[in-house]
Amino acid sequence: MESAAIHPDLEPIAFLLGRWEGAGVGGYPTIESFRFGQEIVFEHNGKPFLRYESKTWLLDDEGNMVRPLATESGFWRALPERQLEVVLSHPTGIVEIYVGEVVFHKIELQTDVVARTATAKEYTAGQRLYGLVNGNLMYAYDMAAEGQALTSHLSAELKKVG
Ligand code: HEM
Repeated sequence: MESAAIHPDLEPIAFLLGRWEGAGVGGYPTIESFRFGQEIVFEHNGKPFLRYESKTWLLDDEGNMVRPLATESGFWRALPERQLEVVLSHPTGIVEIYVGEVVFHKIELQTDVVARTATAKEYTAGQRLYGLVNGNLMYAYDMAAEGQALTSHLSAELKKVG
């Protein structure tokens, strides 16, 4: 459905459209740090939202894929005036709603609501900063979880591959 015309409200985040691949580093005060690979796909069908899916995998020191890590999917809803609402679901029993805005090629999101199942880890808030830098998609993700205040969990850089 990529052939549909882009909804005008989507224009500020149209640069996200397509397939991105890259790598990043992760960590948290409560866990060992790690390197990961990632693939992100953003699609649209003419309506004012992007369909979003991310897959990640653990990388060893040589850059080989070891095993799958986190995956997440959802919708990036574009509103007038460059405002965004993002709904994401995680197989770890967490769903989150972000609100934020686009400033040129920079997107800032923070959680408005988080809900989790009885067995999910204690996660209470997230903050994401995405930016287009030299044609690459870079982001940083901070979270509040397991008794920690908002602290860095991930950062990555992805190249457009489709
Ligand atoms: C690129 C995406 C991500 C990757 C590669 C990733 C990777 C990891 C890894 C390897 C761990 C440590 C082992 C484990 O508990 O499985 C971890 C822990 C954790 N992650 Fe992530 N993660 C990602 C995204 C997220 C997101 C979006 C959330 C929240 C919605 C999240 C919340 C957590 C929590 C709560 C822990 C547990 C920390 C602890 O046990 O003290 N992660 N993550």
